[in-house]
Amino acid sequence: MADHEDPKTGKKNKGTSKEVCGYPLSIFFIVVNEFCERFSYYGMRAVLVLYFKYFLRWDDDLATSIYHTFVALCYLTPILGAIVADSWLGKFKTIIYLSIVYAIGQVAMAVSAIHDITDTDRDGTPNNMTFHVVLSMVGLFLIALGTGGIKPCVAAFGGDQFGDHQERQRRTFFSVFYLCINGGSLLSTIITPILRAQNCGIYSKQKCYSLAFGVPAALMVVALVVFIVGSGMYYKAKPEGNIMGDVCKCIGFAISNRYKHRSKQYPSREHWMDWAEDKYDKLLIAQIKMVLKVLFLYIPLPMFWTLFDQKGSRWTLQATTMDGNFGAIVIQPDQMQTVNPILILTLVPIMDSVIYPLIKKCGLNFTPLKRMTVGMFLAALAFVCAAVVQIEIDKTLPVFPSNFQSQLKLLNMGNHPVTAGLPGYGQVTLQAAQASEEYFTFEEDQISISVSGPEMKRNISLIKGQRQTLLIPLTISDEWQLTADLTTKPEEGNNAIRFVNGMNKPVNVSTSEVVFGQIEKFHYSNYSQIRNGRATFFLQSGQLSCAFSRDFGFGSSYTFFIPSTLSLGSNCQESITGAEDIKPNSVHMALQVPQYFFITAGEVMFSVTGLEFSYSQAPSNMKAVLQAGWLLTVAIGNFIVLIVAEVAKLPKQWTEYVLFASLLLCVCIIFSIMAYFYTYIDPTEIEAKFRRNVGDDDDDKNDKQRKLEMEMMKRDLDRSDDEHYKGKQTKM
Ligand SMILES: CC(C)C[C@H](N)C(=O)N1CCC[C@H]1C(=O)O
Repeated sequence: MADHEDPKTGKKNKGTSKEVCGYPLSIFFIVVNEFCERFSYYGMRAVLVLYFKYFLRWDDDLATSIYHTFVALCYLTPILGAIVADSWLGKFKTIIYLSIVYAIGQVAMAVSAIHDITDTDRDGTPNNMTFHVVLSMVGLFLIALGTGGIKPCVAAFGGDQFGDHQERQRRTFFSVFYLCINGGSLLSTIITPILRAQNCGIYSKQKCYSLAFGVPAALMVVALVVFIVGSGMYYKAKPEGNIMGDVCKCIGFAISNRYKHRSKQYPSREHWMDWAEDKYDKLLIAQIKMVLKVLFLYIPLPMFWTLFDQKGSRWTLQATTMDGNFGAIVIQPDQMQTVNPILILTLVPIMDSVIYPLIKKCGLNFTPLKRMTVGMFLAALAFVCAAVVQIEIDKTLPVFPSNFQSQLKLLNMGNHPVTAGLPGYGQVTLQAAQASEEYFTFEEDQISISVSGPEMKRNISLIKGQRQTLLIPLTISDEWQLTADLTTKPEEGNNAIRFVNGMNKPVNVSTSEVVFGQIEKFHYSNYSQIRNGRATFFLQSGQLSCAFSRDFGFGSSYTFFIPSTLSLGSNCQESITGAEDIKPNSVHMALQVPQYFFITAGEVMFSVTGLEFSYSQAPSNMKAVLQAGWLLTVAIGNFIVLIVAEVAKLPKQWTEYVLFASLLLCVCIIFSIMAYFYTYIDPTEIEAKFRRNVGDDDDDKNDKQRKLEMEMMKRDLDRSDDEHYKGKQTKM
């Protein structure tokens, strides 16, 4: 590609690369690069917590805090990348160098996950964990530096490829760019967990984390190679020296100069940055004003990401209390998150080709800031939907005892019916091997239970805030036992299962995945977690060996009772009864679709538009810096989730959703007011005017005329006017 020089600006012209359907060909390499890079990033992230937990053997707290620190770092490092790009290396070189750092980081992660490296005794577990921890931490640091560092540069570099006459194409580019982000992340979050589930190893076979990290590493190398292949076609804007250093010095000078001239005798200036005019170039001051105006507008934006980020946390937890059975397929709670990239892939084209043109046809000027405001509103609406779903879920949740109550269930281990007298509940009759359907609630510390058939009477000590099951024994001489039952729903939508052995001899119980172990006579096992679907239990006691199967939904708890009558040749399928201690989730996961729809529609309006807005409103020499500013709003949003959730601590989850929706609604109103006063600018036009003026200066232009023109340009930047958006200044 031959770069043409603009005679007025003295800058290389963009948009002169070979074109396909009006788009610069170079764009193809950039979007493929983004697709591969996002595959690499989100794929690695999908298995990271599991790697910490099961490979490095960290506890949940350490695993989640290191995970969140890593994610936060990934959205903080863009500042670094942007400064390097805009002030020193330029975007092209920054992307190349940081991609190399990134790929090295991914390779380090893949190598750190090869257990054979330090598995000297070949038992399948690493013997030098420090090696794996250090290597993976170095890897993660390099990845955070790489992914964060290149992110603002790639988006801005893509925008740079378009000429001023290609504004529509540039807007489409940012939509396609977003599609690539989500296409890459969708594919990788499906593929890498499958790779992780494989067994691999040289001496012993273990879960294949090295493959799950290795494929993202390979994709990052592909991203780098694709980007380099396109090298000859790119428009590469040259950095204009240490721009960030100049910006800081200029702002510092403006502040100190303003302070020095604070006395009333000095005439005030239109903008506080104008106090830098005594020393700094007017063009630089104008550019700083552009950046500050946009950054000021960004202040309320992190709130959007605060809500958005809860998809991965609160909403996934909500899904664990729902039923994921969709008939032909069963969706796991964490898989619901993939609805977001799937919806992005459908909504972005619909918005671009149907909704926005329709709005335009209706004569409405749906400017970027209006879109972003609507996007925020939709995200707030998504949280209202989440609150409604939560209220529905709460109705179906078991009523666990408060701190002043205790709950008791009865299980008749005998072969004959018994009638138990319970204070406040009268007589309760239980058939042989039957449990009471519900828990009985008491406020007393101790109750007296009388059982007839055989006659027995006992004082039972209850524990406040606890659920227990009383195992009514076969005979008077046998011990009465109280179990400790669950007082919360099982985690992650799993089912908590335990066994009570009513036989006079020990029994071993297991499934193909879970071992309940040996259960002594008249005793009970611990709870084990069983995933949804059909599970087959194998029972073995001396000569006796049998199996039975049950279907499980999500989030239930059962106590299976092995009756004393079970013997060689018994049919376990019929003989073993189960007491439903916690009902399976009954609110369907499909009810989460509206909230996912609204948050994703909001994201398309907010985030895709925000990306393009950050580019179009940035001065030419600070495009990457403003992209980094945009990404910083994502990072801050992440932190706010942690703070608000910690501080608010609301008793009911739905109230927390309503709180977040209300907060975003308030922020949305503030943003719309700020946006109303924002004046869209065309940085190229303003910069060209300033540059022209400098040229005119050289031609000894009339000083008065020059001053007048400068004043008009300054006013362009400082004032709001009513012109239409598109190249010219316009209000929200
Ligand atoms: C969380 C999804 C996989 C990706 C999301 N829809 C998205 O595109 N982004 C979330 C933060 C900004 C943006 C990204 O650049 O990844």
